[in-house]
Amino acid sequence: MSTTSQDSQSTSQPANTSPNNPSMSGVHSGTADCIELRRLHRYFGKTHAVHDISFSVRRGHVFGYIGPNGAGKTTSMRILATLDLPSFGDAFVDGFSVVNDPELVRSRLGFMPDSFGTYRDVNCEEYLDFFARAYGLTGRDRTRRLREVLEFTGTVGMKDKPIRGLSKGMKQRLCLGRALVHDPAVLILDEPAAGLDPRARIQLRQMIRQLANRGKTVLISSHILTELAEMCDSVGIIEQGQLLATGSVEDIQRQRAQHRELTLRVLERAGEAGDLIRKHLAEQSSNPPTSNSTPTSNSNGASVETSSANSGDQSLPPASQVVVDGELVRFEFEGDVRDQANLVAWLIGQGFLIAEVAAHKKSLEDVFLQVTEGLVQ
Ligand SMILES: Nc1ncnc2c1ncn2[C@@H]1O[C@H](COP(=O)(O)OP(=O)(O)OP(=O)(O)O)[C@@H](O)[C@H]1O
Repeated sequence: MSTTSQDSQSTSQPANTSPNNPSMSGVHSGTADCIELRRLHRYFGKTHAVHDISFSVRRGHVFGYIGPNGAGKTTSMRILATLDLPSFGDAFVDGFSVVNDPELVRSRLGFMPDSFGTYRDVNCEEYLDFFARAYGLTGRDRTRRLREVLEFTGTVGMKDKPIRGLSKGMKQRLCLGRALVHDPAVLILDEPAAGLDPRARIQLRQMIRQLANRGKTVLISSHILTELAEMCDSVGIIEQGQLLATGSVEDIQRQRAQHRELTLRVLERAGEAGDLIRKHLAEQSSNPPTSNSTPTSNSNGASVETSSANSGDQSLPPASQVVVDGELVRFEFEGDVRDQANLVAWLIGQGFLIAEVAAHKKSLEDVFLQVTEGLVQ
């Protein structure tokens, strides 16, 4: 059975027997973190597929693992699933080391690989039953568990169907069922939404959130970033084997974002506020602005004014493209959240009544594109 086999075929460096990582030194059952990667490395010849990756996932959280093709996601997930060994470092599932306690890890982990094995001549129930038996479920417990899994994954109606007759979406459901059959604490899902239609993707997302609400810890990779953003508590962005950023999307945004888009609602004299922002930042600039104030129209057809200004000033960040639209003053500037607060405080100090401040939130796609460079090894 694939979930319990060690794959040593491509281990080109000595596998880590982890003498410095005794099995019980990691996170433990009952503690907050349920998955931990600790300084994980994996070489394939000269390819450093996983390069010193460390992160942890709290119990009951969904962690999105994102990165371009060949970034090292599947490799690290396979190590967590005990299908491969790290060259150095260790990983822990529910407190147990993948290096020293693979059997205990397997009993606590369900893995959904990115491709489905070939089991053409068995039907869905037989398939699940096989894995339930392999995990040691017997008698009524096994029957009850099979029913629960078939119901949860919406596969009751296809339990007698041969696997060869299943559509892609049905196979994905069955594969999730297989990962769940022994009621593991941790789920590792490698691109589970690949090839699914929109309805099936929504259903899968709901199932994953339900599982997390029931206390399962989920590590999921996907290239569909909008979906990950909706279901994940935190994400890790990986490229060329290295973890470039980790945390909630907002955290990563906060750490990385230097380019901000702000909208202020100024109750009176919004035009003046816009002019002041523009002029002040232009005056402060060490590079004189091009002072090209140009009237344009916004998407509603309202008359707006835009101009560009750059600032080398340290106390206020450079702003560009100031747009005044009724009470709203919109502009972009380079700076962090503190710069944003300073700018607003300065305007209030100038006597403007600022009723609202809205900062445009970057999407996970924006963050991903900002953090990664599209490098492939
Ligand atoms: N068995 C192997 N033998 C040799 N190289 C491998 C092996 N498995 C993975 N690699 C290499 O390791 C690197 C990481 O691959 P991995 O499959 O982990 O990437 P990924 O992030 O899952 O990519 P994708 O999004 O395309 O699935 C790649 O350069 C890949 O070619």
